Amino acid sequence: MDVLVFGAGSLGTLVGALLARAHDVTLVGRDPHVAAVREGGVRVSGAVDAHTAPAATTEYDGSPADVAVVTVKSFDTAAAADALAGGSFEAVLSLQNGFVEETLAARLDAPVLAGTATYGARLLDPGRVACTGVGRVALGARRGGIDPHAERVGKAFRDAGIETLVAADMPRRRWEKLAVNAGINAATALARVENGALTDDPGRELARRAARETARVARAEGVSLPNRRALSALDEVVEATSDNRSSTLQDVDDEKRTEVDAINGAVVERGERHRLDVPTNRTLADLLRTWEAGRGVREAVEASAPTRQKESSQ
Ligand SMILES: NC(=O)C1=CN([C@@H]2O[C@H](COP(=O)(O)OP(=O)(O)OC[C@H]3O[C@@H](n4cnc5c(N)ncnc54)[C@H](OP(=O)(O)O)[C@@H]3O)[C@@H](O)[C@H]2O)C=CC1
Ligand SMILES: CC(C)(CO)C(=O)C(=O)O
Repeated sequence: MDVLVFGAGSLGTLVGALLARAHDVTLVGRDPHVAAVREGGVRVSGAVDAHTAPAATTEYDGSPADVAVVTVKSFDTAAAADALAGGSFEAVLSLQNGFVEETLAARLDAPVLAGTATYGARLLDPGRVACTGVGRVALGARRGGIDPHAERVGKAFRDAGIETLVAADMPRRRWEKLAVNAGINAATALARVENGALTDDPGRELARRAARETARVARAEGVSLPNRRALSALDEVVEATSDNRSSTLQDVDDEKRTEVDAINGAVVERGERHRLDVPTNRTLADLLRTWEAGRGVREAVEASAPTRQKESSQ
C-alpha cells in the first residue's frame, strides 16, 4: 500500500516509520528532519525499536497514494487539507486530537476516516523519534458504521505491527478521547505536572469535572457517552500514561501554541450551541489562552503561515 503521512512531527514520524515496515511510505514534514530521514531513515527508540527508510519531502507534490494520514496539529488542519487537495487518495485518515475531520472532509474529495491514537511519540532529533508508550489506533467512518476503506486501512496498519482497532462507533470514541484530553491536557500543562499527578485530588476531581462536562455536551450532540464511561476512560489513560508529559504540557515547555481550541475550547463552543454551561472547561481554556497571549505564541504561528487555519472546532 502507498501511504502518505502529512505532518511528520512526533506522531507522524512514529506512525510513518512503523508503516514503512510493510508499505511504501512518504513523510511530508520540515527540514532538517526531512533531510535527516532522506540521509539515514528514521530510528525509532523507546517502547518500540525500529529503523526504517520512508521517503521524505518538505512539499507534497500531488502524487497519488492509497491513503493519506494527517498528523499535523489541529490548528494546521485547513492548511494541510489545502496542500492535499491536489492529490488522489482512496481514503484520508486523521490521527489528530479534536474534531478536525469535518475540516478535511470540506476540502478533500476522498472519504475521511476518523482516528484516535493513544501511542505516545516524541521527536528527539532530526531522524529520531521515541515511542513513549505503546497504545492503540482506533479508526473508522467518522459518522460511525462499517466502512470498507476503514477495513483496508486498518489491515494495512495491523500488517505493519501497529495495534489497531477498526471501530463502527467512532463518534463516541472521538468524544471519549476529547473527554480524556479535556481532563488531562490543560490541567497538567497549567500545573506543570505529568499525567500521573491527576491520580489524586485536587487534580483528579478537576480532571473529572472537565470530563463530565465533555460527556454532557456529547450527549447534547446526540452521542451516547455516559459519565461513567468518560470517567473510566480518563482513569485508564491517567494510569497508562502516568509518566507522560501531555502534549499540551510539551507545547508549554517548548513555548509553542497549544491545541486548547480543539480540546477545552471545542467543549465550550459545542456546549454553547446547546446552552450548556461548562465552567471547568471554560476556565481551563481561558487560562491556557491567557498563557498563549502572554507568550505571543498564537500570533507567531499565524504569522509564519498565513494560510494556517483560524482555529475552529467544526
Ligand atoms: N505526539 C503524540 O504522542 C500524540 C499526538 N497526537 C495528536 O497528533 C497531532 C500531531 O501531534 P504531534 O505529532 O505531537 O505534533 P508535531 O508538532 O510534533 O507534528 C506536526 C508536524 O507537522 C508539521 N507540519 C505542519 N504543517 C505542515 C506542512 N504544511 N508541511 C509540512 N509539515 C507540516 C509541523 O511542522 P511545524 O511545527 O514547523 O509547522 C510538525 O513538525 C496532534 O493533533 C496531537 O494532538 C495524538 C496522540 C499522541
Ligand atoms: C492521551 C494523552 C493525554 C496522553 O498524554 C494525549 O493524547 C496527549 O498528551 O495529547
